[in-house]
Amino acid sequence: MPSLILVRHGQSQWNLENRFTGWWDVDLTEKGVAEATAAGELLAEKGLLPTIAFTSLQKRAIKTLHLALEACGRLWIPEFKDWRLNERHYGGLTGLDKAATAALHGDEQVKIWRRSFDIPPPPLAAGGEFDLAADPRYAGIAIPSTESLKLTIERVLPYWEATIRPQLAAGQTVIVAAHGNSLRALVKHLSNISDADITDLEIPTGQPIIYDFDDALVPGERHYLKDR
Ligand SMILES: O=C(O)[C@@H](CO)OP(=O)(O)O
Repeated sequence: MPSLILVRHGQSQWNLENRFTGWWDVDLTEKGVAEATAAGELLAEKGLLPTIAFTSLQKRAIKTLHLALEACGRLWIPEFKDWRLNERHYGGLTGLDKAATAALHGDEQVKIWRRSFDIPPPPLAAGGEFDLAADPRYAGIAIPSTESLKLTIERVLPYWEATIRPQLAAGQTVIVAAHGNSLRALVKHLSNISDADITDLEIPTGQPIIYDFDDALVPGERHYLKDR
């Protein structure tokens, strides 16, 4: 039975500082490193060893993947990086303090920006500190100026269908190391969660989520590996 392992990166520096992050390339904290290593140790303990890996172009996810794979003896497996697994782009909120933004605009507005299905945050102005236009990793990519979850789904799901799902069909044990909202996009699809209910779904850092697929490639219930 093919299995899919989803793991959100360990705690990042801006998770710790409570800042809107999105596509900004923030590193893991010490706690994040420990979470990523523990995720890999759990994979080893439960005997669920990935055979192929997918991650984003962002170091907090890439490092989480590598730390987890190292901890379960699987650093050698093939891995693929793609911007489509990046965090949702936080637009003009990138870099701002979440609590200060709530104090300025109100909790309700910030909740809409963070968790509404289809209302994107204000766009990032071109040419500012957080503009990634000159970043070579995004050469040739139409970098969004902001993304809602809906827009994030529109780039995650085609990648899932064309690139990740066929590996499960081929019987691989797939690990995807990604981000809170790119993983919410995948979980919404795989667990058939409505646009309204997805608002309440939070993905914890460094905690492997498992789907087992049947022969017709229908996913079973999602569960945390720690509970298995
Ligand atoms: O800042 C971000 O990019 C994300 C994930 O850390 O935050 P949020 O919980 O608001 O989606």
